[in-house]
Amino acid sequence: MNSGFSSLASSAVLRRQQFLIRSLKGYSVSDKIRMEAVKCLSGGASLEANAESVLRTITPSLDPTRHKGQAGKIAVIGGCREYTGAPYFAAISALKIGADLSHVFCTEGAATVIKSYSPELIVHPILEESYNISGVNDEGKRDISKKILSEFDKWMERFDCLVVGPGLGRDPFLLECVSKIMTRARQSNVPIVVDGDGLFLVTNSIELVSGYRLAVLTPNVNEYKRLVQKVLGCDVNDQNTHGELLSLSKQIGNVTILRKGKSDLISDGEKVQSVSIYGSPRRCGGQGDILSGSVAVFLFWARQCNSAAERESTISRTNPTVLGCIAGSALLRKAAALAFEHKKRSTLTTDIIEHLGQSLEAISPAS
Ligand SMILES: NC(=O)C1=CN([C@@H]2O[C@H](COP(=O)(O)OP(=O)(O)OC[C@H]3O[C@@H](n4cnc5c(N)ncnc54)[C@H](O)[C@@H]3O)[C@@H](O)[C@H]2O)[C@@H](O)CC1
Ligand SMILES: Nc1ncnc2c1ncn2[C@@H]1O[C@H](COP(=O)(O)OP(=O)(O)OP(=O)(O)O)[C@@H](O)[C@H]1O
Ligand SMILES: [Mg+2]
Repeated sequence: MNSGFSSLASSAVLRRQQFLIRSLKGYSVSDKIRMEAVKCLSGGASLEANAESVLRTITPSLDPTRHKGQAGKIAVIGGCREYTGAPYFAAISALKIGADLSHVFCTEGAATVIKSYSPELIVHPILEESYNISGVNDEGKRDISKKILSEFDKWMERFDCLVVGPGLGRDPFLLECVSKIMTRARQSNVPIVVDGDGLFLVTNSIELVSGYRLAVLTPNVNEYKRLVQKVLGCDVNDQNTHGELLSLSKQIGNVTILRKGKSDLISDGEKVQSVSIYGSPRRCGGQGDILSGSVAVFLFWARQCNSAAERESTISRTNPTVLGCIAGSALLRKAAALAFEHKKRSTLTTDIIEHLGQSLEAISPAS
């Protein structure tokens, strides 16, 4: 891990601030505007994150003394009758970045399909959808629900992060079981990245994540709109992007939110950081799934990094969930840019996944 980077990063920010003040001196700009500009650069409003520095700092070195599992064990909860791609994208991205083990908890029908995409994934066919248990009475459903929870419990303590939602679907019985899984994970302090249909669930049951500092929400444009409407009781206000994101996070008890878009905006209710690294003009489905799997790994690494060496650096004083989001967003965008360079209009999510390793290697070489 690189401890020198944070001080380099902060001195670069300082130099930019001084440059800005010097440039402003030449013009008749009021002190108030000048102060606002400096405040903006120093994180008062929003600050473009020094994403490469974050990536370099939190990515662990490949130490030969470490054993299998120490680089991360991730579980994706998702995969149903309609969707098998999304949980696969999230789970395989976690492995491609450097996690040691990646699990998927899904329905039985989805499990065979996901296994056939990759022998690397450990797939648990434990979830049930209503259509499959339509003849079962309420007591029978309660038994099924208990069985699902106890199957999950056998594994949960081993996970460093859960990703809840990619390709989960919106079946009410299934979502009720997943609520219980989330509650259990929260009781055990397992970090949770909530994406896709997990956000549909959480938006309607905000107490599942409210006040949980180890939760990250990664809404796309639709998911963000629904979240704002439900939590803040108003429509999205594009004139007050940063203030709105801050309020939203604060209202949910400082849960970290990564609002996906042209620039990704990240807030834990304290400040807003952005990642605007050039990505790809292709908007093929599945890029958000890569992001959620990536954030899970980086969040775990950032937490380890925080509990280890350089406590004094700016980066290690930043909320690890925020660091995980910055790193995940930056890496996805870099990989998307590389994939687009090669594939142009035919760029697909699988092409982007193939470039995750190369993109990370360019920033944090393996040796
Ligand atoms: N290859 C795959 O398997 C992929 C699966 N994906 C999964 O697809 C699911 C949906 O994600 P999207 O990004 O499309 O979600 P969005 O919420 O952006 O849109 C999904 C669709 O649901 C509709 N919708 C909105 N509110 C609804 C409500 N309250 N009830 C029912 N339908 C509603 C919208 O009109 C839209 O057509 C997620 O689980 C996601 O992970 C995507 O990740 C893309 C790739
Ligand atoms: N307009 C845009 N310009 C550039 N990059 C974008 C744009 N919109 C999204 N992205 C990038 O694509 C990533 C995925 O965002 P997107 O909004 O496609 O998520 P999603 O809808 O959840 O994806 P998925 O199809 O996996 O569910 C974001 O992290 C962001 O970096
Ligand atoms: Mg999505």
